[in-house]
Formats: sequence, structure tokens, C-alpha cells
Amino acid sequence: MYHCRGGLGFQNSHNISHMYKYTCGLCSRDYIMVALGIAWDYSASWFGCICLAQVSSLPDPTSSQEEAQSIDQELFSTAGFSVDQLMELAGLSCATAVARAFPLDTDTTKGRTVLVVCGPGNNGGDGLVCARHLKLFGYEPTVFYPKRPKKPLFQGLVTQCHTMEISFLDVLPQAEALSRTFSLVVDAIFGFGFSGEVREPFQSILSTICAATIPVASIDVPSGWDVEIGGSSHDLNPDVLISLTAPKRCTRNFHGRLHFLGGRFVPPTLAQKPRPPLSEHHKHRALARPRLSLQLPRNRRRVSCCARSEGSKLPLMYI
Ligand SMILES: NC(=O)C1=CN([C@@H]2O[C@H](COP(=O)(O)OP(=O)(O)OC[C@H]3O[C@@H](n4cnc5c(N)ncnc54)[C@H](OP(=O)(O)O)[C@@H]3O)[C@@H](O)[C@H]2O)[C@H](O)CC1
Ligand SMILES: [K+]
Repeated sequence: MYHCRGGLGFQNSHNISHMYKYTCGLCSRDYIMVALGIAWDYSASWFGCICLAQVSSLPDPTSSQEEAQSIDQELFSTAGFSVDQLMELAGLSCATAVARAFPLDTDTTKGRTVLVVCGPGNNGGDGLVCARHLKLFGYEPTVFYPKRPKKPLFQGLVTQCHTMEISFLDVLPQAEALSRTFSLVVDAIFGFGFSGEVREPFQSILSTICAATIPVASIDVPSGWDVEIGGSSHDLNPDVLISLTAPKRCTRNFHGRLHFLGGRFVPPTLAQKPRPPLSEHHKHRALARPRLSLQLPRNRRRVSCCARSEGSKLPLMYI
């Protein structure tokens, strides 16, 4: 049986072509296989082939929506973290990534004005924390937070922003005015809790952001994208993505400029744990698949590292 070490192997296939993609049955890695020499038994379609190019030599580093939710739950239950603690670290990572991706021009006020659009869940909470840290970094963040949960955690985050003299918008400007007033949008509308078709008021909000001409930095998941599949050409097309804990499956379709991996809160014991329960769809792959590559802060004093996000082939920068 051919296994993913490269070199000569055999593949039983009824589709004899010169080049085709093969997924190793043992480790789920993808290879481009090129047929070599003569197929010696056409009826059974056995032929020798050699792995010339490895499509993906790294373990699949992305997490499904279900896996992301299960890691999240474990962090709160067994690992003993509180949601506000993780949100603080997540929001700080996001502000750090924004500051790296859109550095301040110290001579002018250009590029300082950031609109942080926050949704109703924890992704929105990350956005509020991000706004607070951006202010401390010297930016001028403004928050648009149209649907506010009545939970003390979120109310506290709003108060903290007010205390930091961060303004809140009541109405989102039209795309043209938005592009004139702000240099950047931080998209903290939906994260891995999003599903289905986007409901109002967020459908109109996302349309306005899409029509604006300024760059977008998305927190964890580009809002409106299916967490597993990604978005379409009409959807948000962020310039920067800041994945938290582990990139979600949809990030394979991210083709923006920079992809960061933030949120330094996963203990090594949890990162190395296999992740049941998984949906039927992913079960067979997960059995053979190496572990997710989760954010691990060990020995990471430097800001970036050389991992790659599968699919988009962008270098993944740890923050
Ligand atoms: N461990 C971590 O990595 C941490 C990540 N964090 C961040 O938390 C989010 C996930 O947070 P969660 O609250 O579970 O989910 P969302 O922020 O995506 O929001 C879900 C709410 O959004 C609404 N919703 C869902 N689908 C739709 C839709 N189709 N249209 C409109 N609205 C939708 C819904 O709210 P309702 O009020 O309408 O019920 C959902 O409740 C993760 O991505 C990270 O950013 C933590 O901060 C730290 C730990
Ligand atoms: K988002």
C-alpha cells in the first residue's frame, strides 16, 4: 500500500491518467501522483506511480465548527478558564495583529481611524476588547454594536470602552462615507457560532462593509462565511484574518494578504488531545489524521513562525 513518504508506490485506480490527486488512505494527506512507465495490467488498472509533488505535506491544521466549539467548551470546563479571560487574550491578539498589519504612521494621523463592527456573540466581545487595546496602541477606534446582549460580561466591556473614550455609532454610515471616515474595518460580527443565512440587521451591515473600499480585518472567521466551506464572491473578502486557537476549515478559502493565529490560551495537554465527538462527515478523516495544530505559546517570544495555513498556502503568523 502506498503511504505518504514519497517514492515509488502502487495505486489501484480505474482512472488511468498521467496526473491525478491521491489522498493517502492512512494519513489523509494529498499528493499529486504522476503515472510512470507502462501500466502492466489495464483490466485491473494497477500501475506504478511516483509522488512528484506533495500537495500538502503538513497535517491538516484547520478545525471544523464542531471541533472549535468542543475546544472552547473544554477550555471553560476542564481547563478552568473563564470566558472573559479568554476574550481578553483573544482581543489583545487581534489588536496586536491589526497593529502589525496596519502600522501607524507616526508623522500623520493617517490610518488611525478604525471602525470595529461587533456582533451579538463572543466574537463581538473579542471586538470590544480589540477596540480597547487599539486605543491603547494609539489608534482611534469607533465601535458599531447594533445588537447588544444583556449579559454583565458584554455590558462591562461596553463600559470599559466608554471609559477609554471610544465612541459608539448609532447608525452605520453608507459605504462611501464609511470609506472616507475610516481607514479600516475590524469585522467582529460572527465567529464559529454563525450558521445559516445571515439575518438582519447583519445582512445590510455586511453589504455596506463589502461595498466600502477600505480594508477589512476579520476576527476568527470572515463574517457571513460558512465556517466549514467559506464564502462566495459576493461575500466579505478580508485583507487580514486573525484565526483564534486554530484556523477554521473555511480559512482554506482565505486569499487575503495576512493570516494570523492568535489566542495564547490552549494548554499543551489540551492541544495534543484527540477531539471527539466529530460529525460523521469528518470521522473517517479524523481517525487517520494527525492532531490539529492548535496555538501553542511555548518558546514563542518571537512574533511570527513559519507554519502555513493549508489551502491558502499563506504563511500563518503566530501572535
Ligand atoms: N476558544 C476560542 O477560540 C475562543 C473564541 N472566542 C470567540 O468566540 C467566538 C465564538 O463565539 P459564539 O458566541 O459561540 O459565536 P459568535 O460570536 O459567532 O456569535 C453567535 C451568535 O450570532 C448570531 N447568529 C448566528 N447565526 C446567525 C445568522 N445566520 N444571522 C444572524 N445572526 C446569527 C446568534 O445570535 P442571536 O442573538 O441571533 O441568537 C448567535 O448566538 C469565536 O469565533 C471567537 O471569536 C472567545 O472570545 C474566547 C475563546
Ligand atoms: K468575524
